[in-house]
Amino acid sequence: MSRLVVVSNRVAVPGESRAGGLAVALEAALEEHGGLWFGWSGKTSREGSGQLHERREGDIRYLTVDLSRTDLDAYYNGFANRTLWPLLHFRLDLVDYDRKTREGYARVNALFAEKLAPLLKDDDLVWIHDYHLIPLASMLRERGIGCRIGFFLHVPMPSSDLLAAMPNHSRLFSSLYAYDLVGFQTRRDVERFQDYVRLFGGGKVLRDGMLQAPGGRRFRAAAFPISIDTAGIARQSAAAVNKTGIRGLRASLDRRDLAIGVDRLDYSKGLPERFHGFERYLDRHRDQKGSLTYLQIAPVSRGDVSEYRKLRSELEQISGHINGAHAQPDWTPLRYVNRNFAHGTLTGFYRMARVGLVTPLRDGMNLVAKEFVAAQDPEDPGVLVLSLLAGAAYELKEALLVNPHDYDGVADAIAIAATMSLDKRKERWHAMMKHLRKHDIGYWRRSYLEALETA
Ligand SMILES: O=P(O)(O)OC[C@H]1O[C@H](O[C@H]2O[C@H](CO)[C@@H](O)[C@H](O)[C@H]2O)[C@H](O)[C@@H](O)[C@@H]1O
Ligand SMILES: O=c1ccn([C@@H]2O[C@H](COP(=O)(O)OP(=O)(O)O)[C@@H](O)[C@H]2O)c(=O)[nH]1
Repeated sequence: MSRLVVVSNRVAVPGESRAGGLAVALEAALEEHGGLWFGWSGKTSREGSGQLHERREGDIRYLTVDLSRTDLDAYYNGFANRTLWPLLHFRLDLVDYDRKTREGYARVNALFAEKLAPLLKDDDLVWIHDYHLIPLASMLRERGIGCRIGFFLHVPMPSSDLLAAMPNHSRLFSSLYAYDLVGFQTRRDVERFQDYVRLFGGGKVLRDGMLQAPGGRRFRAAAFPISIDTAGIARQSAAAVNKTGIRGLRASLDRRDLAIGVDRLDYSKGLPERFHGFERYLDRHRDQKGSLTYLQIAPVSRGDVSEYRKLRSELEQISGHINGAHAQPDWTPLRYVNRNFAHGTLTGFYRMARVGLVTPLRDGMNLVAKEFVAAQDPEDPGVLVLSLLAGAAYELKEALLVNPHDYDGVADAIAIAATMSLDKRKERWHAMMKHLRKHDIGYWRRSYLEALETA
C-alpha cells in the first residue's frame, strides 16, 4: 500500500485539533496507510515564513509550517478568503481582487512545494485539499515530482462565467490540470468544472470523467460527497443526553420545542436570511408563537476579514430587533451565541432539537446537516429544514427543502417541521439515515483514494 501524504491549510495536530468530519476522515486514512499530514501550523512568526514543526503519533507524522503575518494576510485573509471564497460561493459582488494578495497566495503555495518536494517518494499518494492550495500540484511537478497527486475541493465550483470573470483566471484554474484526480462534492460541481475546461480553459471533456488539458495531459474529475462518522455520531449523541450542558439547555427550554442552527459566522451560511425567515415564521404562524425557541450557534470565523466583521454586527442588529419585537417576559424567541462548542456537546443539542435549520446561500456540502440527522433519537426524530443550495441537498432529499431567499417558504417549513406527526418524522429520518449509514466518512475516503490509486 502506498504511503499517504495529506496536505491542507489546517492540520488537526493531536491535542490541538478542532473537532470536525475532515479531521476524523483524514486521521483514519493516515492510520490505515501510514503517512504524513502537512500544512500551516496555525501560527504566525516574526522570523518570517518557513519554520517547520514536527510531531509523530504512531505511524502518522505531522509537519506544519509557520507563516509570517504578511504572508498569512495575503494568502489566507487575502486571496483565499477575500477573492476565492466569495468567487467560489457565487458572490462576485464580494470578490476583492488584488495582485499583491495573489502574489502572496502563490508565494505560500511555492513555500509549501519547496518544503514538501524533498520529502516525497515516487510511490506516494498525495492528497491536497481545498481552494487555499489549488496551484500546489503544478508547483510540485515543476520540482520534478511525478507521483500521483489528487485534489479535493470542499467548496462549490461555480458557473464557468463567474470563474472567467476573475482576472487571469486561467493561470490559476488551469493549474488544476497538474493533478491526476480532481474531486468535487457533487455531480453539479463536476459539470460546472467541465464547462469551464471546455469553454474557457482550452481543454476537452472526454468520456468517463476524463478531461484533457491543452498540452494533451489527461486527468479525471469526479464527485465524492464528503460525509460524517454516522455510527459514531449516533452513539455520541445518545450518550450526551445526561451531560450537564445538555441537561442545562433542556431545563432552560421550559418544555418548549427547540430549533437549532450551527454555522461558522460566514455570509455563505445565509444567517441574516435565516433570521428573517424565523421572524416571518413568528409573524405568519401566530398560533405557534411561544412554542418554539431558536438557538443559533455561530462561532466567529475569519475575524480578520472585513466582510465577516460586518456580518457580525448585522446579525447582532437583526437578532436584537427580533427579540425586541417578539420576546415575552418569560420567553426569548432567538438565542444567538457566538461560541464554539465541542462536537460531543453539539450532538446532544442536535438530538434535543425538533427542528434543524441549515439554510446556506451556497455550501460545498454542509456537514452540520448530516450530523443533525445522525444525532436524532430514532424514537422521536427531529426534522431537518435544508437549503436547496447546499451540497447536502443532493443526498438528503427527505429533508424539508427550501430556497433560503424565500422567507415565507422558510417560515412555512419551520411551522411544518415543528408540527409534523411522529410517523412522518420517522419515515423521513429513516430514509436519510439509510443513506448516511452507507455513505459515511469511511465511504468517502475509500472511494476517493481508490480512484486516486487507479488514476
Ligand atoms: O479553516 P477555516 O477558514 O476556519 O474554515 C473552516 C473550513 O471551512 C470550509 O469548509 C468546507 O468543507 C466542509 C467539509 O468538506 C464542507 O462541508 C463545507 O460545505 C465547506 O464550506 C473550508 O472549505 C475548509 O477548508 C475550512 O477548513
Ligand atoms: O461550535 C461549533 C460549530 C461547528 N462545529 C463543527 O464544524 C463543522 C462545520 O462543518 P460544515 O461542513 O457544516 O461547514 P464549514 O464550517 O466547514 O463550512 C461541523 O463538523 C460542526 O459540527 C463544531 O465542532 N463546533
